[in-house]
Amino acid sequence: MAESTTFMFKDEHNQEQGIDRKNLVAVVQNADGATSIIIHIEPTEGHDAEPPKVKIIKAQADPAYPRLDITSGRETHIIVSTGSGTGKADTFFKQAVKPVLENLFPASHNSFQIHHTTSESSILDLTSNTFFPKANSGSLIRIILLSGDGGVIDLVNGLLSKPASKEYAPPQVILLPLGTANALYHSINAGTDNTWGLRFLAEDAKSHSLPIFTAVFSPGAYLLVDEARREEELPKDPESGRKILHGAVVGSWGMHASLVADSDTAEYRKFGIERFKMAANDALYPADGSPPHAYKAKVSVLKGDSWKQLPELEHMYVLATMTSNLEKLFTISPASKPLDGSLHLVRFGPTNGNEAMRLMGLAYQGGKHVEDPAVLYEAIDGLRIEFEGREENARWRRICIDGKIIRVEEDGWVELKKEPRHVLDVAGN
Ligand SMILES: Nc1ncnc2c1ncn2[C@@H]1O[C@H](COP(=O)(O)OP(=O)(O)OP(=O)(O)O)[C@@H](O)[C@H]1O
Repeated sequence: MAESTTFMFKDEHNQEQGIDRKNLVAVVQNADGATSIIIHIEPTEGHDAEPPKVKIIKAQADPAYPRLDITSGRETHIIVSTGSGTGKADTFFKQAVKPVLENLFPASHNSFQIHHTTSESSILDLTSNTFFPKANSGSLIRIILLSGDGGVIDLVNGLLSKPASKEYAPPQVILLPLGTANALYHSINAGTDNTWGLRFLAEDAKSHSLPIFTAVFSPGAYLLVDEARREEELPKDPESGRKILHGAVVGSWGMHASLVADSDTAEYRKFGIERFKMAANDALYPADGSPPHAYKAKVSVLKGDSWKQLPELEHMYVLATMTSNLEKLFTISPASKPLDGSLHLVRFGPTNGNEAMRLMGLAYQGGKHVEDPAVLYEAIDGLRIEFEGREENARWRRICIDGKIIRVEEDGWVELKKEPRHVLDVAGN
């Protein structure tokens, strides 16, 4: 029989009550054995993007739910990424995460270490100085991360910045989607979690290895930071010395990379998820009435051990992804299953603004763009883009790796491949 969608319980006045199961965070038996606590969320009606409120109700004990073990076996860290999304991580931490943790871990929550980000490099620094040494000596750690995809990527890159020992124990991450797009969270939980990840705070949440990829860049590639006002060195592979960046979501060039880059300003960020559509509009309908840019480079895909060059030398959209969704409702790769380790290519050629908008619109209809004859969609093992001097203007040589933007030189290149190493676990269904 299918499980009822309503969770029924008796409140402290012996009244029968019900809440929608999808809003249930946890049921915790109190130490007295006679009462329990029901934790659930109350979604903000009509405002999907607004973090929900948390409600905690006293109820009669339900023997079906054992008392949660009070102490966590893992050393717990909480990262509040204050600059993610529209800046709501700290409010969500205080109003939702803190009360949930106090109830789930009454004895040990005081020992959880809380870190608020203060700069773009906060998570990377924390990972290098604290998480990596612990994980590398085999300590079990749990990281509750209130951020978008950027926070995960900083963790992955920090953890891979030095060679690992045999004792290395992948930290477990609990992802609370406080960024703009939250591609990873929405792809892992595609429609199955309504609690903004809060239900995974309970100790018995399952965890899974996070599939990742590695992008290697030509020597003249630099990371653009501070709204592209500054260039920064890319991390280097500790063994080969080559410039690299690891990702878990997307590697792209062309329209996708341009609109992520152009919309990453304080001005655009205020608009939340709308910022991508606004930037797309600007890119697809240039103010001087010209058609959108035709991006020029040699593109090759890896299948098994062999690289194959695509016949076209002009493109509009070239993107490799490890996730099904780039936003909650933007299904870029409908064949990708949560954390399945697949990498898919989505590509289409130069076209006008309306046609590009039509194709992108299909992605918002459950990923129907992949059925369109204009779109090349296939499982791959790697992607290589070589400019060979075809693009004079640096603007068209911007690569996006999970939201970070890298600009390569005129004859530069990028090559990304699935990465076999297991560095991080993520909590999920
Ligand atoms: N206090 C801060 N000052 C400056 N930069 C910050 C601060 N806190 C976080 N950041 C930076 O802000 C960016 C936030 O990225 P993140 O991916 O978490 O959010 P997002 O871009 O809104 O979401 P998504 O990637 O899911 O669309 C990261 O580059 C992070 O390093």
